[in-house]
Amino acid sequence: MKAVHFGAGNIGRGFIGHMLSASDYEVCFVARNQKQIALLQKRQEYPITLANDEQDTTLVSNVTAISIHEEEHVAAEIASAAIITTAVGVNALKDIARSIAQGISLRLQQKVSQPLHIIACENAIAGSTRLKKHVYPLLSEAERQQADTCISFPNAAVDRIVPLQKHQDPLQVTVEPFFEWVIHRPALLEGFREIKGVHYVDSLEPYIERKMFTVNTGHCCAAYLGSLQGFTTIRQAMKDPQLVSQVRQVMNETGQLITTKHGFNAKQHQQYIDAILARFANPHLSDKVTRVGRSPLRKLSPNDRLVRPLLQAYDAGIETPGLQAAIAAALMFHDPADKEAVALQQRIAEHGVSKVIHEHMGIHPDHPVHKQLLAAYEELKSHTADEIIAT
Ligand SMILES: NC(=O)c1ccc[n+]([C@@H]2O[C@H](COP(=O)([O-])OP(=O)(O)OC[C@H]3O[C@@H](n4cnc5c(N)ncnc54)[C@H](O)[C@@H]3O)[C@@H](O)[C@H]2O)c1
Ligand SMILES: O=P(O)(O)OC[C@@H](O)[C@@H](O)[C@H](O)[C@H](O)CO
Repeated sequence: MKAVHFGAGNIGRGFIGHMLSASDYEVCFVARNQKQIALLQKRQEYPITLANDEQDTTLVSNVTAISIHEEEHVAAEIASAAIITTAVGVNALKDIARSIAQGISLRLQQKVSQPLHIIACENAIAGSTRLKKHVYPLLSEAERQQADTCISFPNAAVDRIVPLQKHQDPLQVTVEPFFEWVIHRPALLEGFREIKGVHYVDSLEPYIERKMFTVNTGHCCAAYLGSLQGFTTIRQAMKDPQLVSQVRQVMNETGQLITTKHGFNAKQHQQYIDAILARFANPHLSDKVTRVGRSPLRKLSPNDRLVRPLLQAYDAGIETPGLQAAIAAALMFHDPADKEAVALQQRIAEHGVSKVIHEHMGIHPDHPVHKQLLAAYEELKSHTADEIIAT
């Protein structure tokens, strides 16, 4: 059976491609980097190294690649695939929608009877549904009706830390040993070939919120607070006991929300938090704060890892001073190489932080949390200014 995976980046090669290949799917990456494409076509395998003491290395085999620009070829691959996965970044889903729609049209013309599953493996709530919303308008009404009977977009949660990295072998990728891939089972059609190691669940929301509001909320807090203190990697930041306790506080706040809302066991959730903090501190991984804090406008958007738990916690009567301080740090994130970080600072400079909280984060000035965030931002700013004067 064939799998077509969009994006041969860190998670694409380091997690999804590996899992699919280990379940005997032939994996075709749809990628942009010509050098990588040529190497994947030639070698049809690549090495994955685990970030553990042993540096265990395995070969991912039965893989190839094609360019996103070879439209007809991409459509033909999709027409004959059993599964399509993506790891391109949630903001890039709209850019691959046309290729997927062309593939679906061809598949329907060819009357392929096998069901097709399209799974966005991005850090986003309902990522596959978002992808479907980009793809469906590109199909005709008749195609949409046909697609409804044989094509499904199951939502998923994916967890494995894979930093940006450079190796002599451009295909090699080092990944943390931990992984979790959760897929919404009710969206699977008859004939789906299970992917080994995936956790299939009847309700995805608890799992995607647990993952994003713990791993990703905690991770970006470490990045934003760490960046303010001049740390360049998450590992360095995790050596600072005060910073670690701030990150833990944030995770405890979101933990209260997650255990109350979804009924996860509180003790087990604490163990989940401990394990995540240990993952952030993995001595065998070097993960830059700029990667983990990347795209702050996305991370500060209403449905992402900061604002969504903040407002849900407010509605549940849970206090969030730690999360508010971390959001203040996110609003102060500078990285001249990150377009969103530059745009965020420009917007704050031109319109003020209150407008950004209102118009970008979707928190109205009349909402009590708006005032709390402004206070957290001003406090962190004056604190940071004091530290600069003191040094
Ligand atoms: N790295 C991690 O630790 C991690 C873990 C879980 C989830 N994720 C999520 O996985 C997704 C990918 O993250 P990553 O860290 O692998 O990033 P990455 O930059 O390493 O990989 C993204 C890849 O997508 C490719 N791409 C982008 N637009 C494309 C297009 N139009 N056509 C074809 N290819 C395209 C890029 O060239 C790149 O190779 C993101 O949504 C991220 O949030 C990452
Ligand atoms: O990929 P982003 O930008 O949404 O978030 C950065 C990191 O927090 C993220 O990539 C984690 O490493 C990953 O989600 C762990 O599963």
